[in-house]
Amino acid sequence: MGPMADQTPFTKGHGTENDFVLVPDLEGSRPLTSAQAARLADRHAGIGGDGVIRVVPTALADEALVLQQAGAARWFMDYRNADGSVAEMCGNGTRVFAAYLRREGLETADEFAIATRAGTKVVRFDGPDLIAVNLGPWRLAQPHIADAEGFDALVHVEGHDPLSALSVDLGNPHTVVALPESVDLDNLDLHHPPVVNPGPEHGTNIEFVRPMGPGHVRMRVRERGVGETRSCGTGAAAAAIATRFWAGDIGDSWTVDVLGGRLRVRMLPGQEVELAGPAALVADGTTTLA
Ligand SMILES: N[C@@H](CCC[C@H](N)C(=O)O)C(=O)O
Repeated sequence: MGPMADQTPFTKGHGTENDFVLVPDLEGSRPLTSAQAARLADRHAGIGGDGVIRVVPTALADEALVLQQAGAARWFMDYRNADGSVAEMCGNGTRVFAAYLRREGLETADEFAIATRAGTKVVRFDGPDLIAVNLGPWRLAQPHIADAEGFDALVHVEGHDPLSALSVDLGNPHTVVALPESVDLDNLDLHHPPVVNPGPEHGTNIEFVRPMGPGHVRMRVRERGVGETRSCGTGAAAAAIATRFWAGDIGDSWTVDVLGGRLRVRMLPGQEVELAGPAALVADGTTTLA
């Protein structure tokens, strides 16, 4: 690399330790390749993160479904997983993205909309580092094949009998496993990718959930395109939605404990769901994009 190599600014942030590299592209002129995103997210050769977020004006996005949102949301969260793959949505990402937009003065209100590949989401500042996002509508992904107990898939994790699960769509795909008492959540080995059957064509995020009491669950998550992460916002919402469904649609306020902290999930009218929790921006710098 020569001395004139282009320096790209970045910010590192996280929401309950789901961490992201944010890269501003305010002119919409520097789309990231998958390889560049993967390199930025690399914890050894790059900055390191579960995902990479390009900050781009919605009106300058090059995807039709995003451009349509330009009247409603000024900024587009262009999200990539750590392996460089494109994802439709990231719940913690929206909250960290909102913190970044406010810090940079790109948005100044306590409530504003952002564009994502899963539609426009409204974020709200409930405190300096407590940010809520309306994740919008959710749906059960394959209700036509759900059995009487509310399961529609089996998840195969090495060393365990097949685990019953429910598929939930939050704009991105989730498969929520109801962990039997006999399986210890903390000792579950998630190094190898579990096999989900039937699973969505383009993969899924898998949440392993242990109920802790009314409206309270603990979960671990293996994210599509990443591996195990310390939190997943859409995953926390999916975990609350599935657990509530299994309990007979009881309770609208949920606490979801993840390895990186605590998230709040609230069921909203119209089958929408809100996610809330802390978001932090922890470092700024420049890097080179090969
Ligand atoms: N961590 C995110 C989800 C990121 C995308 C996911 N890995 C996918 O591929 O769908 C969250 O907080 O929701």
